[in-house]
Amino acid sequence: MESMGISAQGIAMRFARREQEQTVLENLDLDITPGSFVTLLGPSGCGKSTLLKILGGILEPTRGTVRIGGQPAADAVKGRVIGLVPQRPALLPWKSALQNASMLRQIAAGERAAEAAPAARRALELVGLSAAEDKLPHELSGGMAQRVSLARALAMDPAILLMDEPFGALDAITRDEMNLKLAEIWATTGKTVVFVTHSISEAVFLSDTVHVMGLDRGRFLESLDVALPRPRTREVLDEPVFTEYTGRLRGHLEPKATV
Ligand SMILES: Nc1ncnc2c1ncn2[C@@H]1O[C@H](COP(=O)(O)OP(=O)(O)OP(=O)(O)O)[C@@H](O)[C@H]1O
Repeated sequence: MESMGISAQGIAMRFARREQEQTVLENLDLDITPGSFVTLLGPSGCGKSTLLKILGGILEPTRGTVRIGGQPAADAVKGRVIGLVPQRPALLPWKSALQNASMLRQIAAGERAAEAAPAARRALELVGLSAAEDKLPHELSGGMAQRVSLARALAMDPAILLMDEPFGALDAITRDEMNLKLAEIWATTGKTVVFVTHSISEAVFLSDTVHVMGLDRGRFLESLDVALPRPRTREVLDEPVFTEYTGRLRGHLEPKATV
């Protein structure tokens, strides 16, 4: 599916909490260019997941409008233009990698296993797991399980991938490998990606734009365009300009020293 952009205007989100209302997001505007890689970075509880779900039309905001590929978010959701990769892979333990990667096509698109298999195989190939298609989830490492989860979303060929801190539970080395793989998949497929993370270096490595959200109703503290050349390789992590970007973002996120 051709990549699509997202345009969000005047987004506010309030949740009822006991007797009180909690305003999580207030008056946010965001434009995401088709085919770009955009990250929402911020401390725990600042509203990243909430905003991600709103941008994907999965959650309706209290106020504001979201248009996906020029159409109202609800229509885009019906048209299956959104793929979601959650924090935990949530694979069915009794199904193989291939069957798990086929799941959404079977459930959402009503395809039979044999019909769904070719797209699922292509997706497994994209994530580099062709050799593991018969393995069950307990035979997969954490990184492999997360790749199956990504393949399950890719098998639907969505225009937009929403990724909610998908590598947060992985060890640092696997996480770096997953970032390289994701950058490669993004470059190959041209999909629009909206990615949530707590990791400053992950955000800089992957993104065209990093939106730093603060705890004050999700307010954007900075929207930073990352002008590092692509394709980005491991070597980029050691470049001074990479450290400049991470330092700049860290300045927004670390608690200010009190004098
Ligand atoms: N369905 C809900 N009902 C009530 N409050 C909610 C709901 N979803 C989120 N919240 C609240 O909204 C705030 C933001 O949550 P959200 O999960 O969007 O933050 P986050 O930045 O993604 O956090 P984390 O990095 O820890 O995942 C939190 O205070 C949370 O308790």
